[in-house]
Formats: sequence, structure tokens, C-alpha cells
Amino acid sequence: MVTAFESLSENTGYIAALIFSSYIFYHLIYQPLLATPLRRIPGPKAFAATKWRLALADYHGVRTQCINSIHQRYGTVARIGTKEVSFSSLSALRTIYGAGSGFERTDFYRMFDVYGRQNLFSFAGTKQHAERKKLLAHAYSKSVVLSPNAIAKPLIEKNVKSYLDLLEGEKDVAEGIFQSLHWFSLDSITGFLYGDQHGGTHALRGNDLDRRMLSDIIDPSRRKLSWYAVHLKKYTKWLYTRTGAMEKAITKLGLLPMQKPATYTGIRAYALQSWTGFETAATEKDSEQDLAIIDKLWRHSKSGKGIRLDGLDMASELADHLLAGIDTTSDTLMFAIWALSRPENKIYQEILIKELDTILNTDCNQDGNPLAEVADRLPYLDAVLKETLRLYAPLPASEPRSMSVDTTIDGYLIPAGTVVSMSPYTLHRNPDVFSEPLKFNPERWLGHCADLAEMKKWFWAFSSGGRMCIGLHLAMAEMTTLLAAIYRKYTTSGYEKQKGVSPGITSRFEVFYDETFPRFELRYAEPLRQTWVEKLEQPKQILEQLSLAAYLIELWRGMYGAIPKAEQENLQPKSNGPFPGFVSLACGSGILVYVLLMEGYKGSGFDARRRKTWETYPVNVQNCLEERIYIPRPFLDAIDSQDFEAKIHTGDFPADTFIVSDHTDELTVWTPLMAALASPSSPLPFFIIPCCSCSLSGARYRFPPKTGETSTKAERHVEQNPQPASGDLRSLRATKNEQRTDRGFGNSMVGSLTAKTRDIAEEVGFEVEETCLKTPGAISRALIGRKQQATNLAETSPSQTSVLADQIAQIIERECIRDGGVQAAAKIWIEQAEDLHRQQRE
Ligand code: HEM
Repeated sequence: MVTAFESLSENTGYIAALIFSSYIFYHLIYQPLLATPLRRIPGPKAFAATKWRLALADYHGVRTQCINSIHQRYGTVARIGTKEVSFSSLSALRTIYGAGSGFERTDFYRMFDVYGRQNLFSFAGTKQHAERKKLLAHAYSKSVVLSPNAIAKPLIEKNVKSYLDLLEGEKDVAEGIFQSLHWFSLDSITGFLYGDQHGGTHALRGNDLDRRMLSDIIDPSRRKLSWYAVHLKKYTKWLYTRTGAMEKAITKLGLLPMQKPATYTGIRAYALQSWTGFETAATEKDSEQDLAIIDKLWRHSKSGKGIRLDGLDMASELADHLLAGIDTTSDTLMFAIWALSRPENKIYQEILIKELDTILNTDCNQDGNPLAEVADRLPYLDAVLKETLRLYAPLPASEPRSMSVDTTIDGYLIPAGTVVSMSPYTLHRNPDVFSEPLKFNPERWLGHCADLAEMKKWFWAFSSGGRMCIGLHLAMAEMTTLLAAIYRKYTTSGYEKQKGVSPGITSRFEVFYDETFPRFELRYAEPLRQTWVEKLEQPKQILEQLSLAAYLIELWRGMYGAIPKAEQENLQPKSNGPFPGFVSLACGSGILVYVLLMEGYKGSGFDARRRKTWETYPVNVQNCLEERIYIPRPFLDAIDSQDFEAKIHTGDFPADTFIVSDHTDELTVWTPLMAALASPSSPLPFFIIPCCSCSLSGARYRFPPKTGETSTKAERHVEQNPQPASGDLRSLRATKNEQRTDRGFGNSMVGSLTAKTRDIAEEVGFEVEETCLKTPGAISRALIGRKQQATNLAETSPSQTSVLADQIAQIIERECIRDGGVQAAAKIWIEQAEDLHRQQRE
């Protein structure tokens, strides 16, 4: 007989399943999809069912583009969350963001509180916000910003001069415009907020501490932290407020989305320090005229009139303006210069220069640069900036708002507490308003047609209504004055190093690029950065490896007609023969192997040491990465190395394998030999980027510059030390510059190594191509061996093959003389390999 207890326990599983499915049904289906009035709003069901769907897009850094695509599919009103709706119409813009609309900023903005205090940016309520704004609005008005008697105009003109001085004196430094423009905006906003004495920075004039403040902004993991701060707010706060052993444990477990100090810590600390310094020394100034914002807030607090502000309130307000005023202005300037420098936009630059040429000397200051108020009145410059802000708005993402009562927007009932938003990104890409929206075209802002009036209504880079950007006029004055001065004296053109690459700007969790550029970097760089586990200088290495992957893909497209996977859907590959596969020697972190495999190229890589990064790749990639030490077969034959414990590779690659030898040190000179040894009658194609110079034994060795004669006697006299004996920075830079010339390169250590490798490759039958490769981190020479010399192309008989093998052996013998012969060289190689293996095990 079945007892009641047994029956209950048999049914427990069913009951639990029923409760669970009821819960799922209620929360994921009934409530969000059937019960709420928002159910009538179109949009993808997955987004309507759970807020985590949009959070996922945030995590992948594609939120804004994703919402934009949803609008393209569903129209001007789209539901993007259980309680979140996005709009893209002018009527909604007026309803939500118009003056006195009653919509308030959401909780999202509380992440901009500083020192635990709210400020203009983070206040939700209109009353608190209006009171604070009243204190500041006048100082930020256009008439005050451009007044010769107030602080902004002389400060901006002084900083413009410092920028041009930098351009004159340290062209190399200034040309890194991402950085130098950040210095300009930093010096401008700090001077404006704190005055020269109490926090105005001098990054443009070389102050290293001021410059270093920007490392806060550059760290890519700040995006991950933003995601955590928005979607896992309490948890993130908990993580960052732990101390002692708990803090250590959290750090060790890698739980922090961004290592401490987290984003903006340095800038916030600087802002607080500036405030404290000011407060201690504060004396009321007699004149109202040259007051920085800090003076104004101080005077107000002392007056006892109106709203009360304590020290931290003021410090928070100032710090927030400081943070708001750096990236925004410099990113816009960077995109303006970049866009004007593109060959297809040269015409716009020429027209701008013509406009600037009309400025009279009497309209310039004593430094010879256009006055701020004159730069402000230039229609073409204004059009260039408007177009830059349209296409590359520095704050392009949605601006969330909500209301405490039910309301109606564009005919839809919006319940109280629903988050509603719009984004400059989507408004600025409406093809009905902006023809060819992805094209940079300043001309669209000129003329007086009805279209222009319409476009102005849709232009939303600075937001609108009561919560419009307070720094608008300051930012515009900085940007117009600097651009006018630069283009009055200079022209700009696409920097070779950045050819084919769009700059990117970070906004919250996203990075924005020019969308007409390939997504290659975007697809890999960010995921790699996010999961990076090595201690190396990663951003540079990642970009370099991505550039190299892009280069190889193009090379193989030409050689084999092999195209990346993503293109295969649209294109039929040319039939130059199938791709034979690649091997990446000494592949290090394996980025190249990972990217090429993901792009659909078969291949593998090996390195003497397994890297932690390998474990972050998908399993199929991990399976193609091996820990192996290369020992050339002739060395194995020459010496008894039976006891060698590590896994070795003897270079027996399958026929036609493409060898990639990127910065492989002792494998560099071996690469063409490897190619020939693997297949004497038809050596394998290769790509080499030479770097550290070693002889065939693997010992450090500097080959003599190629002077025509290759006497080993002459080689012995050559200095063994590859680095300059003594070198201050200036002489190092001079050496580097010299190396960029053909002659200088030929005389350098790496130049001599390149020449030696090339000679050997030619001896084994290659027609070697030499190319200059410009990756984001370096300029390198690369050798490509894809064609064989005519004599080698003829059908090779078995007897000829053995002749070729003999020739290779002779080359190896000859090259090993400097190490004491093949046996001695082999001994050195094996000893080094054993050392390496021992180190790995320790
Ligand atoms: C090209 C430059 C700039 C752009 C495109 C820009 C854009 C914006 C946008 C779109 C908002 C509204 C954000 C939102 O509601 O989510 C905003 C607000 C704000 N911006 Fe800017 N900004 C720029 C420069 C500056 C500068 C130089 C400052 C320096 C003080 C500044 C200070 C602020 C502040 C304090 C707010 C909050 C205003 C309020 O709520 O009343 N911005 N900005």
C-alpha cells in the first residue's frame, strides 16, 4: 500500500516543477508580455520578457547599435525592456526632453555621484536640479564664456597657443592627437573650474603628473566596470568597499571588474585635492570678473543666501564638471581632425582653410591665432563641428528618463516608473532627415532650405530642455578656437600608421567607431582585452597582432583566393587552390592563431611555453596550440639528445604549409631553412618579421651590415652588443629615426638580421619580397617568400632533390662555423632548450 508520505514524496518533483514553471510563466510571460499596458508597444519579445536581454547587449558593447536596429525594424517606438521603451520621433523628443516636461533622470545617473554627493548631472528631481543650475548657468553662458574679461576666453586662447607650441616643438608628441587633445581639454576644463592657482593643470606644457591623470580614462576595463555599476549595482558597491583580508581575497579571485584604482579615481582624487587646497587658502577676491567656478560656488556658500552647499557638495559639483569636460571635447576634436584628414574629405578641409584665410590679422590675438569670438562666428567651421557631432557624438547613447505618474507618449500609455529614452545616435542617423547618414558631409549644414531647419531640430548632441549640456558654449569655444588656429597654419592628412583604422571613443560600456570601417578590430580587440590574463602590455600587443592577422588575410586572399569566413556568405572564393594551412612559430599568446582560426583559416601554432591566454580561447583553438620546443632536425641528427624531456618540434610541416615567423628571435634565420628542409624540392612559403638577432645556434649574435662582402672574418669584428652602449632618450630617438631610412635600417641590428635571413632564403631558392609593415605599435620590415626562383620551378627529380638537400646542409654547415661547427651549435641550442624547459617546470 502506498502511504500518504510516499505519495507526497513521489509528487514533490512534480510540485516543484509546477511552482517553477508558474513562476517563469508569471514573470517572463504573463506579467511582461500579457498584463502590462506596455505589451502593445512593438519590439522583440526577448527584450520585453527580461531586462537581461538588453544587459547582454550592454555587456557585448553593442547597446546603442542594437537599439538602433530595433528601431529600424519596429519603427519609432520600441519596447527594449520589461519596463523600458525607446523612442525616435521629434514628438517624443519634445514630450520627454522639452523644457518643463516633468520627466526626471533615472537612477542610472546616480553612478555619477561623486564623494557620495549628488550634483547637477545626477540630480533626478527638477527642483533640486533647477536650484543648482541657477548658481552655475550664468558662468557657462555664451556671453560670459566669450567675454575678454571672464576666465574662459583668455584661458582657451592660452591653451591653443600651448597646443601649437607643442606642435612646433614636439611634432611627434602632438601628432598623437588622442593624447594631445586630451591634454588640451584637461588644461581647459581644470583652468576654468579651479583657476590657475588651485588646480589648473599644465599637461600641454609637459607636466608629467597632470598628463598621467589620463591613464584613468584610457584603461579599457572601465567599460566592464560601468556594466557592473549599472546592472549589478549593489554587488559592485560591495566588491569595492571590502577591506583587509576580504579585499585581498576578492582581488586574488579576480572578481573585480576593474583592478583598483578604478576609473576616475585619480581624477576624483585630484579634484578633491584641488578643492581642499582652495578651501584652505580661500580669500575672497575683489573682482567678480576673472572668477573660476570654484570661486563662484565658494562666494555663494559664504553669502548664506539661497540653497546651502557644504564643502563636499561643491567638490562633487566641480569634480563632475571636470569629468564631463575632458573626453567629450577632446573626442569630438579628434574625430573632426581625423575626418578632415581623410583623402575623400580633403575638399572640406580646403574650404575650411579658405574660410580661415579670410580672417584679418586684427581679428587675431597677440599669438597670431584667431580670437575665440571670431572663431565662433565662422559658418564653415561651425558646419564641420556640427557634422562631427552628428556622426561621432561623444555621448551617443540613450539618455534615460522616467515619470512618477502614468503618461502618454506618441499615443502609447506609459505607466509610472517606466524608463523612456532616446539617443543622439539614432536621431542623427535618420535617413529621411540626413541623406546618406553615414557620410561625413559638413556641406549639409549650409544653405537655407527647409531641410536645414528640419536637421537642426534633429541635432541632439548636447541634449535639450532643462537637462541640456551646461558646458555647450565652453566646449564649442574650445573646439572652434583650437581648430581655427590649427587649420590657419597647417593642413592635416591621414597618418600612414592609422591607414584603414578608425579611431574609437569609449562611452559607458561601448566603443564607437566610424561604422564604414571594418569591424575586425571591434570583433576581437575588446573580447581579448576583457579576458586578458597575461601581465604583458596588452592593448598594444593585441592591436599589433590584429593588424598582422589582417595583413595575412589580405596576403592569402591574393595568393590563394582564400577569403575569411564572414565574406564567404556573399562571395564565391576564387579558385586559386585551397588554403594549405599555416603554422605560427613561437606563437606566444596565440592571438594570431586564434584570430586566423576564427576567420576560417586552418592552422596551428606552437611555443616553448604554454601561455595562460590559451585557456581563454574556445576549445577548438586551444587544440591547435601546442607547447613544443623547436629543435632543427640537422641538430638532432648531429647530437644524441635522447634524454630531452620536453615535447619537441622538428619542423616537419605538411606540404605547402604557410610558415608565420613573427618576432621569433632564434627561429628567424632558421625559418627559410625550415621551409626548405620540410620540402627541399618545393620550400614552404613563409612570412617573417625579424627582431632579436641570433645565430643558428640560438646565441645572441649581431650580423654585420650587408656591405657586399660576407667575410666571416669581418663578422667577428662586429660589435656583439645590439643596444647602443650609452643612450639618453634623445640619442635613442635619433637612432630610431635613422633606422627608419633604408640606409639606417641596413646598418641596424635588425636590418642586418633581415639581410642575412633574406640571403639564406634566396640561397634555398626563394624570390624574397621585402615589405614595410605599419602596425599600431611599431613599424617593422617583413620578408615574404611565396615564389621560388625560376631555376627551382622546374620539375625536380629525386636525384635533384638530394642535391638540394645537400645544398641546404652546406648552408647550415657554413652558417654554423661562427659557433664552432654544426655539433657545437647543436650543443648550444639543446642546452638553451633544456634551460628553457627547466625554467618552465620551476
Ligand atoms: C562636445 C562636448 C560635449 C558634449 C557633446 C556634451 C553632451 C552632453 C549631453 C548629451 C548631456 C546630457 C546627458 C544626459 O542627459 O544623459 C550633457 C550634460 C552635461 N554636460 Fe555636457 N557635453 C559636452 C561638454 C561638456 C563640458 C565641457 C562640460 C563642462 C562643464 C559639460 C558638462 C555637462 C554637465 C554638468 C551636464 C549635466 C547638465 C544638467 O543635467 O543640467 N559638458 N552633456
